[in-house]
Parts: sequence; C-alpha cells; structure tokens
Amino acid sequence: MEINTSGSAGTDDVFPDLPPFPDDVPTAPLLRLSLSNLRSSKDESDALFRAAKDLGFFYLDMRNDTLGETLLTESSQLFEVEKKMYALSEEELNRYDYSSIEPHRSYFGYKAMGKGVVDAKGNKDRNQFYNAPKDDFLDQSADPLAHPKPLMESKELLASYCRHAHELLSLLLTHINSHLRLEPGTLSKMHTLSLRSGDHIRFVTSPPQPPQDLNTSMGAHTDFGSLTLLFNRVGGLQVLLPEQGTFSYVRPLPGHAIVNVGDALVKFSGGIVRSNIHRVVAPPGAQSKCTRDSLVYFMRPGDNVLLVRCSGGIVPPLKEGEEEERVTSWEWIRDKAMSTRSAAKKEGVYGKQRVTNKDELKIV
Ligand SMILES: O=C(O)CCC(=O)C(=O)O
Ligand SMILES: [Fe+2]
Repeated sequence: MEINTSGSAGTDDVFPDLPPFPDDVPTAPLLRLSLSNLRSSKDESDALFRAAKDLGFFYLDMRNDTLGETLLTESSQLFEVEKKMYALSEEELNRYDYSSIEPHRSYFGYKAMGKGVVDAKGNKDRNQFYNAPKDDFLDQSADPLAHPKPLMESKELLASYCRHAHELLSLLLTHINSHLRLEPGTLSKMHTLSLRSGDHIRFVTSPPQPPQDLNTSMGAHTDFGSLTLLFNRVGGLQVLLPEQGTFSYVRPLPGHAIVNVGDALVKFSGGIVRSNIHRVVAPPGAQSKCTRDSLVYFMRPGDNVLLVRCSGGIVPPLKEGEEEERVTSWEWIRDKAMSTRSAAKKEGVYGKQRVTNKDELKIV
C-alpha cells in the first residue's frame, strides 16, 4: 500500500479560516496514517510501528471513523473553550499556577508566558499553557485542584475528550504491543483509564511575535508520557530530523491529528521506539500574524508504574551487569516537568533534565 508523506500539500490541505502554511519552507516527512484503515489493515499497522521507530511522529487521519470524527468535533469545541479561558485576566489565571504552591506543588494548572526557559542560556518561553488533569475531570482525584470557570463550565466536554483521546491512544498502544510481541494487554494494563496518572489536556497559546524579535516559543524537548495526541492549525511545531540533525516544520493538516511517542514508551520497549525531540517556533510566512493555539492530550502510565523495560517479545533484555534506574512514572514527571520552570530553578528544586530517545537512553 502507498503511504503518503507530507512533503507537499494536497488540495484539501488548507484551513479555510487561516492564512495558508507557506509552500516554500521545508516540512518533515511524517507518514500519513488513517485511523479507519488502521482498524482493518495490517499494512497500516506495520506503517504505524515503522513511524513509531523511525521518527516517533506521524499524522493520523481522523475522518471516516466514528471515534476519529468525535475527537475532531470535540477538539474544535475545546479550541473555543481555550479562547474563553485565555480571555480571562492574567491575575485570574495566575490563581491556578500551582508550580510553587505547597502542598499541591504541581505542573497541573496555569503557566504564564515566560515562566519556562527554552534553552541553556535561560531565554524565556513565548507561550502560556494550562494543564488540565484527566483525574480531576473524571472525578477520580484524591484531592482535585480548582480550575478556571470556562473549564469548569465545560467539565463534561473535557471529561469526554479525556475518555476519547485515551481510547484512541489505547488502540495505538495495542498495535505497538503486538508489534513488540508482548503478552496481550501488557502496555494497556499500565495505562488503564481509572489509574491515577499524569494524563492531562494541555491548552497552549502563543500571541504573534514581534518580527524584529522572534524567539523559540517552546524549547526543544521530548514528551514524557507514552503517546501524545496533538491538534494544531497554525504552523510552528518543528521536529528534529534524526538523520540530518536539523529542525523541520510539521505542516498542520485539517482532519488529522499529530501523534508522537514519548519517553515512557521508549523505556518500556527498551529503546525500540523513538521519543523525538521537537520544539515550537514562531509561525512561518503569512501565519506569523496569527495567535497560535494548540490542544494536546498526554497519555502517561499510572503514577506508580515503574519505567523499566518490559520482558518478552522483541524487547532487548538487559545485558549482563547492565542496570536500569527504578524510577516511577510520578517521579519522572516531577523531575522533568519542573526542570524547565525558571522559578523552580531559582528555588534550587531544578529537576533532572530528562531526555530520552533511542540514542540518549544510555545517558539518562
Ligand atoms: O503546540 C504544539 O504544536 C506542540 C506542543 C508540545 O510539544 C507540547 O506541549 O509538549
Ligand atoms: Fe511536546
């Protein structure tokens, strides 16, 4: 079967309400997979595993599939909720910054513009984001946090989105599980919806940047979790091409989500899949004048799950004398999420800067 890549845009590849993504910037060759084909085609499933190993990023066409269409509709509705939330004053939003409030100290909640750093020089980020925890919205947190009114007014929508995003990503996990030839259910068991976990919906927004002062909006990073489901419409996301060592834009495509592999799955697979480095820069071309919103769902293992390789299948066993750090999902998130916060750095709680992909696994 022929699998397209994003090298060039097709006729229905533009968002009608936005200036077009330029045709003269290089774009990354993500495979275009289809959710509906994935349900029945072995070739599509093989392509999924290939994408998870080679680049760790791929497009997933959500159209012509009930779950996919539901996620497209709900994500559009959440983009509206996102607008309402960011219309709140900075003072109001800052009430939900839990990054230094004990006993709730957490990466959930609001992060103001410039609260994170994008590079080793300490340059500040150019985005605001809000991390809305799955467990609060599914009413399964021991100690739920307060969240802004626009989110609480759409609590059912957020809950429904968490369930659907989790269902979709679980389906992808099942395919990866079978390609790794693990016991059926091995990966799913560590990601049961009812387990307390770091899963959350992230609402990211970046205002247009002054043309004379462009900077990285979100610094180069890998995602912590197992799989990430991303909807964006304005360009700016870039992936590091593993062979060239250069960053390349990911063209947003209507009707498609972008899916990427995170660090936890690298650990579980003993380095077989790839958690690729990516970043967000100012939107290219005519899109540079747009506010850039994105909607991310991070699927993560349960908080108490140990991030060690699975045994069985094609997962390479540890070599004699080789040891793996025994860190739980919760400990890993705590260190990693706080490592890019400038305030945390100042207070001396700068976490370990954890980056994992195939090549770096050994130095983590
Ligand atoms: O906004 C985007 O397109 C990507 C955001 C991202 O990589 C993240 O929040 O981890
Ligand atoms: Fe990311």
